[in-house]
Amino acid sequence: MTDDTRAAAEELAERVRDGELRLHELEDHADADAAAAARRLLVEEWSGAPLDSVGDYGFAAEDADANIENMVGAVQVPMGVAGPVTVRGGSLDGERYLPLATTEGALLASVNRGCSVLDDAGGANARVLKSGMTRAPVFRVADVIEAEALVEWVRENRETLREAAEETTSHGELSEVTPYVVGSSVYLRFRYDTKDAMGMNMATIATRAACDVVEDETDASLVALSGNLCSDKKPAAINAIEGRGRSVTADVTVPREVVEERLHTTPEAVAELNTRKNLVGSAKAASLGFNAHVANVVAAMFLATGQDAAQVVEGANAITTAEVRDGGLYVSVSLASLEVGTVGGGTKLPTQAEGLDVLGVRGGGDPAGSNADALAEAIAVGSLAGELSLLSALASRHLSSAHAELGR
Ligand SMILES: CC(C)(COP(=O)([O-])OP(=O)([O-])OC[C@H]1O[C@@H](n2cnc3c(N)ncnc32)[C@H](O)[C@@H]1OP(=O)([O-])[O-])[C@@H](O)C(=O)NCCC(=O)NCCSC(=O)C[C@@](C)(O)CC(=O)[O-]
Ligand SMILES: NC(=O)C1=CN([C@@H]2O[C@H](COP(=O)(O)OP(=O)(O)OC[C@H]3O[C@@H](n4cnc5c(N)ncnc54)[C@H](OP(=O)(O)O)[C@@H]3O)[C@@H](O)[C@H]2O)C=CC1
Repeated sequence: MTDDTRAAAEELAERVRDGELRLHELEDHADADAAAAARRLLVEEWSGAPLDSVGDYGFAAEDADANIENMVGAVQVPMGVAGPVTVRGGSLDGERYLPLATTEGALLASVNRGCSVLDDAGGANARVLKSGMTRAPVFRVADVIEAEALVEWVRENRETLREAAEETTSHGELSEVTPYVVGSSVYLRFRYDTKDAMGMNMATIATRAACDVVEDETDASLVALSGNLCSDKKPAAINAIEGRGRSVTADVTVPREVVEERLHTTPEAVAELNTRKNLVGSAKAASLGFNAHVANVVAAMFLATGQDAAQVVEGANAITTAEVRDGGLYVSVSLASLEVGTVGGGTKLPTQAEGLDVLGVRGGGDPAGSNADALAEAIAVGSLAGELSLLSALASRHLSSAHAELGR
């Protein structure tokens, strides 16, 4: 921190102590780094907690202007790489290192082992099979007669809704509007092709414009722009069934000798374990995640590439299958609702942008949407590697010893 920044921070802090400024107004009176430093001084006074590490961040605070309010600094999460791994995707083709940020020891080692096994098997396939970001406003109607009228109006006026929504964006395209009725509440689930953006801001802004038309043209009243049938940042079966963001699958067939030599187990043992754990165990638990630890890879790659961390909730909505095939081990992972972008949100922050660069997917793709598809395929392959390695560690009874050795 320069002397000028320190002096500006001390002056700002004094003005907050005097009640002249509120904590969130400091950027109006100084640059963003001085504002963050002033907040650290005040929080240190109030809490007694030193914030030297939090204040030691490696980017200009103003770069995070659109990402955070009341900034005091940055939390740093260690980042590593797994790979290289050969991805044979629809949009990502070739060898890549996968960037992962985590605090869980043994995770990188595990994904790294999985990647080397995928490569020994000739690489992993990956495809995005469905794509679309949803926003579902809830409207109030008088009764079921009005509900039916609204549903009918929506069916007959899709083009009007599309025009209104798409006026707000040069990239987004409205692909469908699905009505759901519950008594006097009507939910319209708008789905957009958001190209390389994760698209939650884009879809929200576009849906607001469409809702104005609905209110102008029908008797329905908008209660909330998000009616939870979207469904964002909550565990929800609708995302597992209908998809949200990217629905992406990765798979591989690993030869028997590779399973035995590299994973210390057999295809039969992994297939049985997958059925009893990921399928039957998850069913008994009424889990939405029929997998071992897809959340680990989704969270670590989300942090490394600037995705919205709260969307790990639906990103981990995945089913892992395993079967013995021609003596080898076929394994697949299908992530139903992986919400990712390579533009917007946290993707432009310097460290996260470098994470995207490691994969070669930063910014807008050509054609638009192909970079976000490629990122989804990379995360699916990382998840496949993680599943292969952890299932094998469980089958060979190495889970606790691995974590005792690497994770404490
Ligand atoms: C730890 C291993 C990989 C050892 O596995 P191993 O086969 O004994 O290790 P190895 O020393 O023979 O090395 C094999 C390969 O692993 C990788 N590897 C090995 N060590 C490292 C390292 N230090 N750094 C980077 N990569 C490493 C590396 O690719 C190496 O190949 P090489 O490059 O040497 O030819 C294995 O036991 C394992 O994968 N265990 C599983 C750990 C795991 O997946 N943890 C995930 C978190 S568990 C959790 O959070 C969720 C849970 C469990 O609660 C969910 C549930 O309910 O199921
Ligand atoms: N508003 C909400 O309810 C919620 C917001 N969020 C937050 O939303 C943010 C993500 O929203 P998102 O809409 O993705 O990002 P941004 O709001 O950052 O918008 C991204 C914009 O980038 C432009 N763009 C440029 N090139 C491309 C391209 N190749 N493909 C697509 N768009 C391109 C588009 O502009 P144009 O539209 O003009 O074409 C697009 O709207 C995150 O910060 C997340 O945390 C998360 C959950 C809910």
